[in-house]
Amino acid sequence: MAQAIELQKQRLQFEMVKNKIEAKSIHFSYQGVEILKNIELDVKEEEFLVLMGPSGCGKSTLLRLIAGLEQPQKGDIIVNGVSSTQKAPDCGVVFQDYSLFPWLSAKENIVLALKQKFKGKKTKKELQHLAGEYLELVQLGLSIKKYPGQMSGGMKQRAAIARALAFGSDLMLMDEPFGALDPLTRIYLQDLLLEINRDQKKTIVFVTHDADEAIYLADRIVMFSVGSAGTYTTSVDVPFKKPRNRKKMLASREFTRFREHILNIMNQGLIDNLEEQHEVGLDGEGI
Ligand SMILES: Nc1ncnc2c1ncn2[C@@H]1O[C@H](COP(=O)(O)OP(=O)(O)OP(=O)(O)O)[C@@H](O)[C@H]1O
Repeated sequence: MAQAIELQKQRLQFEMVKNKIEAKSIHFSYQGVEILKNIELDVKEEEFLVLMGPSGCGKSTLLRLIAGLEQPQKGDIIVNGVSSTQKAPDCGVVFQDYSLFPWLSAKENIVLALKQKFKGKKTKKELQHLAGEYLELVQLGLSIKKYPGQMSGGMKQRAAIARALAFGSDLMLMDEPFGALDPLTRIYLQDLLLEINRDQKKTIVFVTHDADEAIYLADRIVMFSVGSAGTYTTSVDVPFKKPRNRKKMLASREFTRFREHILNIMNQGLIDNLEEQHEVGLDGEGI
């Protein structure tokens, strides 16, 4: 009961907070192929929002639209009160392709982000020192001189995370950032990200296929499903108070039940989609 009241309080606090992102009636197609249809999404300031859904349903596309890297054909995306069609928002991004500059070492990649952030206010030596600290934070302190071509997928991913953190924006967009990591590094970085979300008050939009990861990190999970009328979303608040104790949470019956609930929503989306495809197939074959 006390836990439920506490959660309700947390949710009410969130509802009073301003929206950091407002995606309104978003339609987006690649070369005439519709990817997102009439998507609505609000993200509160300081919220940790996780996006889940089947491969190809448009999660990365939505992140690219929020980052201002693509423009919706219809609708608008407002970040910090400004339309992303007018100005690309200030945000740190970690995409699946690592997005590091291959001709710069790990350290030089981070220094570049720091230069953008401090705009001449720090000396070269200070920037290099700070870059080293960010790389240590993601456990790359021994690889600062390596070029992306000399790093493993997991190392590149960590360098990309360090760069996004160094950039210093209060909004982070992260597309499966921990997918290529070994389990221990993944756990370490999940906890680091939660700490950053809490202490530095960053808003985080994070894509993952891993339900345990989603539940451990998120304040709210938005699931994408693909139906005949286009992509639709289901939003679910995560009913575990933060800070969370990983071990206790994973071992609890409430966690198992909630995980099932999330997977049921995802599976229902897939089943509906398959049934619709089947009906279309039957009609087409004239049976
Ligand atoms: N540059 C592009 N040109 C044409 N089609 C694209 C392009 N990028 C993505 N797509 C298509 O858009 C759809 C959505 O892709 P997107 O990467 O957003 O999906 P996703 O949900 O992030 O998938 P995953 O979970 O596999 O990363 C897919 O059908 C993909 O093939």
